[in-house]
Amino acid sequence: MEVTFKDVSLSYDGSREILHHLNFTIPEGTLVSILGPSGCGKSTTLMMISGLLAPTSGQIFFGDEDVTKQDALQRKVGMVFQNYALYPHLNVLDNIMFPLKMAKVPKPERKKKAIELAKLVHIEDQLDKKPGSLSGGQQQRVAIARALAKEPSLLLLDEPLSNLDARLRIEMRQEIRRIQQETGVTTIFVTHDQDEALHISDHIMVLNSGQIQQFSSAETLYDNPSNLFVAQFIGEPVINTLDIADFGDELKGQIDTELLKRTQKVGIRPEALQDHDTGAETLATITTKVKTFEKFGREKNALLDFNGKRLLTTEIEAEIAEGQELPLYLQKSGFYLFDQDGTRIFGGDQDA
Ligand SMILES: Nc1ncnc2c1ncn2[C@@H]1O[C@H](COP(=O)(O)OP(=O)(O)OP(=O)(O)O)[C@@H](O)[C@H]1O
Repeated sequence: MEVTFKDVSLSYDGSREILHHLNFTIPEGTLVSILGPSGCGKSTTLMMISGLLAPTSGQIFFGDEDVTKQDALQRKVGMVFQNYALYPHLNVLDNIMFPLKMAKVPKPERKKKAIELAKLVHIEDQLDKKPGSLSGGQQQRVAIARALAKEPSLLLLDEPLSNLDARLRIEMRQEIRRIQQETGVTTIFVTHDQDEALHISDHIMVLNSGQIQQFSSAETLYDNPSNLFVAQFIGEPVINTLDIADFGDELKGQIDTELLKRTQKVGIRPEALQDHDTGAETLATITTKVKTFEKFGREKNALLDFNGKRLLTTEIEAEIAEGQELPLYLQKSGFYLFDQDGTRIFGGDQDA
């Protein structure tokens, strides 16, 4: 089901607005993550999609239908929460069948459907067990199967992986992707973990302070961040951020003078700082001094001093020693300028 927000705002108490004029469309059959720091309004947005919370103003559409005034039941959404919310006294099969029982689906039919779903989420060998004797990942599988039982219009997941350990999180995020692709159900996933969002989503909505910063694919967020917030929020290690005043004449002649005048902040991805000429477009060479150099496994992180500011690069090929001077090639790809509002004015696809 396609979901559209038209100018949706929300205030819990009538005075402080939490979400401001949200406008977006989630295309049918896609997996979309809502990503942002704690308190930015992710869960509130999801609750408005579900119908558990009504917007203060604006309209919500499922396809062409205005569902603003419909509750969660009418909207037929399936929800999975971080604490799974399984019924502890019911076994796995009964948990999955429960919504069908409530909907008065005849027993043989609901059993057949529940077994199909148990197979879909790979929990069919645990049907007689109670939730308490399952692992976190298994409980999450049951919760997803239960949410899918009534063939929901949407599957909504609120931080579903945050109670799992690191390895299980990776396994389960792949599973959520697989299940979404097998069922084709439009799925909306709330997370504060960029890694999770970047790996499973078709599109990512980046929220901050109740406003959409950017809504696009993971690749576009990384290569064409629309503003400084997105550039700093997406990417690991974090993008280097300098003031334009930290530069001397290095950028002069390379970038339009008018643009440089409007620039407040400069963003440089760690991989845009190379210690040799890679043949890719270079904007400038800059002189830095090595502060620390760490190598572990495939990772190489050099922390450098540039005009008294700190820069991180992951691209050192040569043997380097702490304290030495290091000239670096500043590549155009991964280099951005932002104006005083934080809007990107140079770098990436200029017209993105
Ligand atoms: N029931 C409520 N009544 C009043 N204010 C609320 C309520 N629920 C959330 N808020 C406030 O609304 C803002 C957004 O909260 P929300 O839970 O949507 O953020 P979030 O991005 O999901 O955060 P987190 O990642 O920490 O869960 C926060 O300032 C929060 O304190």
